[in-house]
Amino acid sequence: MTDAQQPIRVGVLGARGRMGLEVCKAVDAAADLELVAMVDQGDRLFNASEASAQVLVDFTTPDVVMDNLRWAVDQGIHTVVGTTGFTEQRLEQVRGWLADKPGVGVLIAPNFGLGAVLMMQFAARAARYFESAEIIEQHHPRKLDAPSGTATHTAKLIAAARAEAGLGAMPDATKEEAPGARGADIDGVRVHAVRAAGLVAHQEVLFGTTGETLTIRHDSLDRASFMPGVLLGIRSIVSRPGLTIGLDPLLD
Ligand SMILES: NC(=O)C1=CN([C@@H]2O[C@H](COP(=O)(O)OP(=O)(O)OC[C@H]3O[C@@H](n4cnc5c(N)ncnc54)[C@H](OP(=O)(O)O)[C@@H]3O)[C@@H](O)[C@H]2O)C=CC1
Ligand SMILES: O=C(O)C1=N[C@H](C(=O)O)C[C@H](O)C1
Repeated sequence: MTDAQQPIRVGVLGARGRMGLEVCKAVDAAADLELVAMVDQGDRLFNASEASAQVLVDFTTPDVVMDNLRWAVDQGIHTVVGTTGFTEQRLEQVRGWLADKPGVGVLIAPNFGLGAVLMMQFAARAARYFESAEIIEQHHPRKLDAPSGTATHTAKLIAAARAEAGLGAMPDATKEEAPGARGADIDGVRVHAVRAAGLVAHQEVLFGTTGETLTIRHDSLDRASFMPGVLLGIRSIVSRPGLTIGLDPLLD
């Protein structure tokens, strides 16, 4: 524990949501963490500072996350963010806020599942060896955004690896007969979003070259899969000022 064996005081934003509920349970069950604030739509953010939270965990929506984050940085509260919607422009804005608050840490991770982090690393490693790469993400139908943050991040990793290897555009002679048939184009990588009851969070990255394909697949079958990563983020961010993107730098 930090601070001479005092538990880290944690507030959860989006506390009544699917992820927020799971995070509250996980924080409550951890001996070195104390759940001091649960904030959801309509509650006052101010409650979190009254409860003197040291770390806020945000699983809300892309529409509100920037306001929450701005407020937390201004208050000097470290933040672990799982909410999606982080464009390069948004990340740049967060870096700007943090420049004025040198002691404050923010972790923004597109996916807290350890298997998903590895899936993205493996995809980035494979990308240079294959002519073609496409991403198929599959989620529960109550998900608000598409493509998923994980798929967007994976596409950007693949695009960067391809560019570094000097690969050009992927072979594709297809003319779309219906809009969207070939998925979204994220930095030249096609991303297909499936929404179906019964799913939680799944992704396949399909690579192809002469006479062979490689499929890398990850499945989150339960939201408990994200909790080891979230707890690692909370414990790490108190001594990690500045902006950290993804769990990768926290894993040995
Ligand atoms: N990084 C990762 O590993 C993961 C990321 N996610 C992402 O996390 C986000 C949340 O997902 P999920 O839990 O499924 O979504 P939910 O819709 O179940 O939860 C979001 C919660 O935030 C609440 N909320 C809305 N506005 C505010 C606000 N201003 N302050 C506080 N709470 C607010 C919502 O209330 P109301 O319903 O009343 O609007 C809702 O209870 C999404 O962006 C999702 O993609 C999800 C899983 C893993
Ligand atoms: O909304 C979800 O459920 C998830 N969102 C994140 C994303 O958009 O990548 C992470 C995971 O896929 C679950």
